Amino acid sequence: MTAIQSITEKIKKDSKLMNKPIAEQKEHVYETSDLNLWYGENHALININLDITENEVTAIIGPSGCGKSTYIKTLNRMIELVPGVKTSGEIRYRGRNILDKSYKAEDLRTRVGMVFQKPNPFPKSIFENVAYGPKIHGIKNKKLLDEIVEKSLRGAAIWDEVKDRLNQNAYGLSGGQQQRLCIARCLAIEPDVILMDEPTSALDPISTLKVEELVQELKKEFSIIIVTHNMQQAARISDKTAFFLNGEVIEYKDTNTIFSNPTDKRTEDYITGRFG
Ligand SMILES: Nc1ncnc2c1ncn2[C@@H]1O[C@H](COP(=O)(O)OP(=O)(O)OP(=O)(O)O)[C@@H](O)[C@H]1O
Repeated sequence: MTAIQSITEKIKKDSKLMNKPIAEQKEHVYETSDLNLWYGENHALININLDITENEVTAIIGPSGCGKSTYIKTLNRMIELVPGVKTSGEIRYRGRNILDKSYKAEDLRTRVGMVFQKPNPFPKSIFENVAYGPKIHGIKNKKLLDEIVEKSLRGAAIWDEVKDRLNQNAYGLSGGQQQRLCIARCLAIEPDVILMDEPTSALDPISTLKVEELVQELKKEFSIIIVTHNMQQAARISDKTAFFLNGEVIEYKDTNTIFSNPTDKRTEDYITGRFG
């Protein structure tokens, strides 16, 4: 075996061990540089530097009030709906700084969907909930809308449960079903990124499991950023984990490493339940 062959074999072996194909060349979907955010005088995000890789699940963990929701709401600029918010630094989405005033928030929100803590379907039929986004984007053709609705509901693993009741009000669904419907609503606009802010905290364990399995499926096509208070959930479903504390990122690593071998004592204390 030549020297090159033996190096190649070693890389192959290592990458197998790490369960990552050699040819994997994933890009950063977001790059956050020196991001600071203030609510009035409250400095809520402090010098955040965080790159988010496409087709991965990135978990944001940390105690209450550490800035998790604030951070993901900057990623689709929902944060600017709060009066008195100021930011500095950059968040590049696919290479362009979304904090630049010339970047239209509407353009961003067609690429970045969001799922909230409490399922929030519209008081409309199941069909209309999913068709809403595509309709707003000008799709009127009934056959095409039918296709989008079916594909999105299948993508959110809820089609079989609702296919015979598409015209019934979404409020008649269980909480877990409503959350998967909200995920379907998100998929219908064919996003690039899905932001999830504690998407299972209002759900029972079985619905939680379904959403977690769904997240694993969805990352094949989308990049997912999930805020969670549930440490086991972060460990189960994410590829990378960022630990926030008092507005700062304390540690950001592969999930396996952060949970098995955290570098910072504060991370260790948090994940072992010593505070928070
Ligand atoms: N709309 C707002 N106006 C003023 N301050 C806010 C607002 N939203 C959040 N904050 C403050 O910003 C800080 C970060 O809050 P944020 O909601 O991002 O934390 P979090 O980590 O998501 O908390 P939790 O886990 O409790 O949801 C806190 O000090 C909070 O009080």
